[in-house]
Amino acid sequence: MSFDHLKDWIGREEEHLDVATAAPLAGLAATLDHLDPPWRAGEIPPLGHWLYFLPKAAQREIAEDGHPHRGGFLPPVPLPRRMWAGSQLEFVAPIRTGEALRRRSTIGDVQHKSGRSGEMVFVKVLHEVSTEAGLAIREVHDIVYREAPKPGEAPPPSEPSPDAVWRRPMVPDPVLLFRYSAITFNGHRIHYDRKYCEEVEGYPGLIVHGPLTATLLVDLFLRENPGARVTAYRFRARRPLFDVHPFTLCGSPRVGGATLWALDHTGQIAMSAELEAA
Ligand SMILES: CC(C)(COP(=O)(O)OP(=O)(O)OC[C@H]1O[C@@H](n2cnc3c(N)ncnc32)[C@H](O)[C@@H]1OP(=O)(O)O)[C@@H](O)C(=O)NCCC(=O)NCCSC(=O)C[C@](C)(O)C(=O)O
Repeated sequence: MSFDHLKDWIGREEEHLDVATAAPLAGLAATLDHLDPPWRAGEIPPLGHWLYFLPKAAQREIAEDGHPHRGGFLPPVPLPRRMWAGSQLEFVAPIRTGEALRRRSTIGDVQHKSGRSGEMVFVKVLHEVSTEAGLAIREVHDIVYREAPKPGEAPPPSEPSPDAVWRRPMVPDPVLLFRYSAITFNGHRIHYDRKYCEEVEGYPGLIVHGPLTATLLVDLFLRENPGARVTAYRFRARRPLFDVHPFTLCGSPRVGGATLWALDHTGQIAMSAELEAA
């Protein structure tokens, strides 16, 4: 299978406007189990910008996986299973609640790779979120498309995990996953349609959203450091987490920030992250 034509999408751009309203933040605080979230007053918390610029595709434009059909802004990758592979973010300036927002997105790269788990295509999307005062967030989002499942497929093992100073057990029940899908208006069926997950994508349960795990890891840091200003964050999703098992959020402080990771129920690293704070 050739993927060369997908390179034509590199450089494609789109722009969206929104307003950093307070209502979705109340939903995020509730989903993260906070009565009084440890965020800086009057500002969007780190990763809170994912609650804005929600996908607007009409129902008729939705594909089998619950995302819009590919071939518009995102390239028409002919591999069926889409996942959030990771992101690298710089929080350049705060966004205050109520501010007008603009997001310019560009396809930065499209790469075919053969990994331990089979054929994959990585699409790199660069986002720049600005307020009237200028650039607020620079983000690189890595999307991975995987081939169809093979019988007996299992994720490759991770490297050993370090000792954690902070630990928080999580039960990723379907209500948590539903509430995060709802506040991010994410129609991806892998997060709520168990039959689709098992029978079409070959996974053993509903998949925990990569952005939810990334947000829970930042939340672990903020619970320990209320009001801290996060200046940069990068994470990599290494193994999927499923709703059929608990997982553990872990972290250790270091000079200038923290190292954070999520362990699945077998003790393997499912997500690893580095956070910088001022
Ligand atoms: C990503 C998978 C398939 C790689 O699978 P693998 O382990 O087989 O890969 P590998 O053999 O370790 O590496 C192969 C190549 O890929 C690269 N690579 C490897 N991993 C990454 C990464 N994360 N980010 C960027 N690059 C990566 C790696 O560097 C290497 O490149 P090289 O050949 O040039 O050396 C595997 O690690 C995996 O399954 N991770 C878990 C993904 C996951 O659970 N995501 C969250 C849930 S999906 C989601 O939230 C969806 C949402 C919100 O609805 C939505 O659609 O946006």
